[in-house]
Formats: sequence, C-alpha cells, structure tokens
Amino acid sequence: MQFRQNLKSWQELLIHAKDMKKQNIKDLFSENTERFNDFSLKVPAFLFDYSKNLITERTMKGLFTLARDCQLEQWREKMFNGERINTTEDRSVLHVALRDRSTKPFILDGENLTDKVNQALIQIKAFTEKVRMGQWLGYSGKRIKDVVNIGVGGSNLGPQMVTEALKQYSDNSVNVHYVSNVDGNQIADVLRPLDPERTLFIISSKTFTTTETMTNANTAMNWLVSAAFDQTAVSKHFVAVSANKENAGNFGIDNENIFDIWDWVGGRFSLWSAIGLPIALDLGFDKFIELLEGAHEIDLHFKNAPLEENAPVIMALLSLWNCTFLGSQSQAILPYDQPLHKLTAYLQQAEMESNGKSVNWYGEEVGYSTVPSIWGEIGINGQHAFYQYLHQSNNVVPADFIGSVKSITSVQGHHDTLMANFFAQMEALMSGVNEQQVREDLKAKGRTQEYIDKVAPHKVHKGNRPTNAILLDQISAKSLGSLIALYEHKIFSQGILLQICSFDQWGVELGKGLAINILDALKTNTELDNRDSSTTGLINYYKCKGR
Ligand SMILES: O=P(O)(O)OC[C@H]1O[C@H](O)[C@H](O)[C@@H](O)[C@@H]1O
Repeated sequence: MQFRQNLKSWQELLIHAKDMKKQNIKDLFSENTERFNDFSLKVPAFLFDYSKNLITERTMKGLFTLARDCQLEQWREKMFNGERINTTEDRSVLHVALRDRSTKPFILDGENLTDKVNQALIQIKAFTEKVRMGQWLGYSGKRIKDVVNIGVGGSNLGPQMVTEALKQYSDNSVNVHYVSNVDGNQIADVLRPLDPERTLFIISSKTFTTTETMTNANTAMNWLVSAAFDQTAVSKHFVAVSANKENAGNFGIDNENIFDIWDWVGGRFSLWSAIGLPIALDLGFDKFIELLEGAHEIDLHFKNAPLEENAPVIMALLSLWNCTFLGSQSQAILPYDQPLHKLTAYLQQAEMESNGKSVNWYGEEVGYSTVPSIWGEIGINGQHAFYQYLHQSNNVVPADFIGSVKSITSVQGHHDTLMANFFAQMEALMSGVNEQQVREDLKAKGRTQEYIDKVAPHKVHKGNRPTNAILLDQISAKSLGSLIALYEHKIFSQGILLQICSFDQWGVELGKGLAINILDALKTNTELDNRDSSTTGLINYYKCKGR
C-alpha cells in the first residue's frame, strides 16, 4: 500500500506550499510577462486559462510529478479499458463508451458494448422521432405535446441542465418538464396546466427503487388513469429508463418501452445514455449526437494529451493544490452564460457525490482534505449577492469562471457588458487593492482626511484569490458536451490523486434507510425505539400538529 502522503512528490509539495502561501499571484504576473501563455491551453471547444492561480513553474512540475507517482496515466488506461475501477461496487466505469461512436467492438465480460450502445441509440432515435413527429399517440389518439421526466439526482440533473442550456436550439416539437422532488408541490405545479391525453411520462431511475421517484411515478399514474378511466392507458403514456426491467415492468410499462442503462454507467455520468431521452426529445436526435461528439472530443484529449497539456488533469491538479495543499475549503462555479444556469447544481452532484469522501481505496482515513464543497450561481447574479464574500472574507474560494466569446441570444447589446464583468471580476479577485491605493484614490476624489481614515480599511481587497477561466466559443450541443466531459475527467483524475473511490456513493445510504424507517412509523402511527430525544421530539410534534 502506497499512501499519498508517503510519496516524495507529495512531501515536496507540502513544503513548497508553505513558500507559496507567502507569494502573491499579482507579483508572479509582474515577474513573468509570458505567464498567460505559459499557463493557458487551447482545447478544441474552449480556451482554458489557469494563470491566475497561486502557482509557478515549479508548482506545476511538482504536481505533474505527483500525478505520475500516483500513476494517473495508468489509471486512465484502466478506465478506458473497462477494468473494474469502481472497486467497492465491483463495476467498470465506462460512460466514455457511450459517446465513442466507432464501430470497433469493445468487449466487456464477453459482451460487445459497442453493439449495445449503438442499439440503444437506434432505439432512442426511433422513439424520440416518433414522439417529435406526432406519431406517438396517447390513449385518445392525440399526439404528445408535453413530456414529464420523473427522476432525481443523476436521473434528473444532467438532462435538465442540458435542455435548459440548449433551449435556444429547441424547435418546441414537445415541451419537456421535470419532476424530481417528492414534495407534492412540484408535481402539482408541473401537472396543473397539462392535458393527460397529450402528456408522456419518462420514469427515469437506474434502480427503479428510489422512493421519491416511485412516489411521483404513482401520482402521475393516478393522474393519468383518473382522466382516462382506463388502466391500459398507462402503456401509451409511460416509458422508463432503468437497469431494473423487472420493477419497471411491474409498474405497468411495456417491455419495448423500457430503455436500458447498465451498471458500468454511474447515475451522475449517465446523461449520455437513455437517461438523456429528454434531451433528444427536446432538441432532436442529431443534437443529442452532437453532445456525445463534443464529449468524445474531450475523451480523446484526456486519453492522448500529455499530462502537461491535459486540461482535465490540470484542473484536477489545481483543485488538489488549492484545497489539499493551500487549504481552501470550497470552490465556486460561476457561469457567465445564462444557458448554464443549472451547471453548478449539476456539478455539485458530479463532484461532491464522487469525491466527497474521507477514506482511501484501502478503507483508511486519508488524513488530508479531499474535495472542496462546490457552490455558485450565474456570475452576474452572484456579483450582486455573494461576491462581497469572495472579495473580502477571510476564506479564499477558488473559482471557475465560465463564459462564451459569442452569445447564442439574438438580443443585441448585452454580451460585452456581461463579459466585461467576467474579465473584471477575475482581475479584481487576483489583483485586489491595498490600503495605500485606496487612500490615494479617496484623496484624489477630494474626500476629507477623517472620511479616508474611517473608510479606507473597509475598502481594501486583499486579492490573491485564484480563478480559472474557461472561455467557450459559443454554447452549442457540441461545446456543452465538451464542457461536461472536461469536468467528468477532472473528477476522475482528482479521485485518483486523492486515492478515493469516486464512483460509489455510500454516504447517501444512511439517511435514506432512516427515512424509510421513520416513514413506516408515521404511516402506522407507531413509536420509534432508541431514538435521540431531538428526533423523537420533532416527530412527535409533527404527528400531534398534523393529525
Ligand atoms: O436513478 P436512481 O436509481 O433513481 O437514483 C437516483 C439518485 O439517487 C441516489 O440517492 C444517488 O445518490 C444518486 O447517485 C442517484 O443518481
């Protein structure tokens, strides 16, 4: 067992981090006028500028050495070759196979995955075209107008984020809606304006056991049947995406309307599979393929580029540097592109469910900070809400700024204003402004000495806050596919560097189990044994008030 802290490269980076904490990014720019060229990368879909991090050439050299010591390249091979790198669940991790559209056979456990993937795509194409062209008819013979995707977590966040991002490209053949929350308010709001005769439900659940999804699916079924007065209407209005065909069939969905998903595709990496049905329904199959192609382009980049020119690897190393070595606790994702308004929520699951863990591959406490908490908002909205904290709090929050050279909206006259903020905020976070500058500025504005003495300390921005810039040419299905795959491979790389099992999610199980237990007690009105007084007190209060 080779623990990360025992690696010489890890130890050297710890020492180097102590020195770097005394440095200032702004000074590093003054010392090296080529810094932007040295620390930026042009990848087909975007420019990646990481020069505004607290790094030097020595830092990056040390980080690449660490990556090699961690055998990142070999692990990357293992993933692409289908080895069972999801060790705690004994599964391969092959979402990359979903977007590799070559016809070359890929054999896993005696089965040709290429065939499976291509057949699934044929099924997706046939189904989505039928619905979009008005050939899929509801129980009363009317064409489908609205599609409701019922699913949560990985069965919701990806498709919703993508259809929101690309809605400018939708031809509105159908309207796509999402229900993820078990709170009945959401499904009630979504169903209220819909016509049961013209509504199709996708029950999206890899396991087909998720309580929230099953509860919503039953409500949707009752809504339909009470309008149709006919249970057989279900087969015309429900399709499923699941690895659990038995449960989906028992729910009443016809076998030919159950779309497969496989155990080698993790829920949070599944939008490329039939879980992406809402994407193909909303935007058309060709756009869905473009999305896959964009992701595949990054798969090839990740697989083939040397570590020194590999965007996902560099992002992972920087996150490790900022969090584990420099001590940042959180990381902001700040899209300056309205279409990406769901990206942060999507990345919260992708990153935090993957790497938010504290034991290593051998089940031992890692003894270092793993990944930061991910949060954020559309940049402009954030500026008027929490950027105060980013600029002046004691906590340094490294941030990813994501923007586009061209906007996809036809509205003119806004984009330069938006992007001026994109550039300015990163500059301000890095440069800051010291007290002397503040004082001179106030003096030049004719302020009194008394005012200057009072206000100057409050106007200081310490700066030295790291940011990455990801600048897309424009939001498109292809560039979005690339952007998502960039983060997926960053997450994979970070897991390897941290020696963490990125593809399980045991941490969500405890709460789920307790909720099932409590729900039973609520339904049967029985007392719960052996609970702490707070849990018991809260439940009793709820029961007394509610009944
Ligand atoms: O697709 P499902 O099986 O319904 O799972 C939906 C979600 O539920 C879980 O709680 C997991 O934490 C997620 O990783 C998963 O995406």
